Amino acid sequence: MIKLRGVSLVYPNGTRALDDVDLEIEKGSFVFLVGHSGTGKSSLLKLMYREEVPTSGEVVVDGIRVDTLRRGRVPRLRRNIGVVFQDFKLLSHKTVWENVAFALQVTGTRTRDVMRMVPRSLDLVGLSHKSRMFPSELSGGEQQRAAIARALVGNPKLLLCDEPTGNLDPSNTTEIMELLQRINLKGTTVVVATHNQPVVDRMRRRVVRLEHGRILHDDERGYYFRGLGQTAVLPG
Ligand SMILES: Nc1ncnc2c1ncn2[C@@H]1O[C@H](COP(=O)(O)OP(=O)(O)OP(=O)(O)O)[C@@H](O)[C@H]1O
Repeated sequence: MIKLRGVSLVYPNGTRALDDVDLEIEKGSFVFLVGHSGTGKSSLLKLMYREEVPTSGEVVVDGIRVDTLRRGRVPRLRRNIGVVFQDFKLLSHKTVWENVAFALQVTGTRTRDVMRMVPRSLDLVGLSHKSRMFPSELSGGEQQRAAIARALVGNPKLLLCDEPTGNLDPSNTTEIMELLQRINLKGTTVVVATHNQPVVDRMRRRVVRLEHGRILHDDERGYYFRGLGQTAVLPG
């Protein structure tokens, strides 16, 4: 699904965010990207949805060479990728329904299809009963569920989540992670950048740890800190 080969990213101010990264993510998998702040997790995700272009190396997503993709082709790439952020990024003047529908409308989806797809996505995240509300009328967990519904409404093959539980309390965090697991079980590839050690340790999925823009470890059923897993035995 995703293949990065020899990828480096140096920002215009000279910051080397990624340094010769090789990474493969299989279709249908669930992967955590972990590491200290500023270690390159968001930059890695941005390369996947072509928000940034690598300084060197190759980025392939679902068979598409993303690093050399012409600007005009980017919308087509993004149709296959849903992105979820820490701060939800919902439009405050639109209702939940309108926020989710908007993601389809900007890609020129026919109204008939919008009417069919939006309810299905809201149902998946359990938010059908709040579809007429505005973001300010929702809890943080509900806002993130609305953002996930928006990310998924076009049936993307890949869901990229950048610190999706960073603004949530522990119970909403658990709910959102369970939702991401369910989405993954339906076949969507899910990549989650996070600092949330308890979540990573509980879930025991693939863990890719970045440090100073390089991959330090990559474990199939990993812990946040390799070999420790001390929070796995804690309750909650
Ligand atoms: N647009 C930018 N211009 C210059 N430097 C940047 C830019 N975006 C990120 N950086 C730098 O690149 C490095 C990697 O940043 P990145 O946001 O990818 O890290 P991160 O691991 O996602 O951090 P966090 O966990 O705090 O979100 C950091 O040193 C950061 O300051």
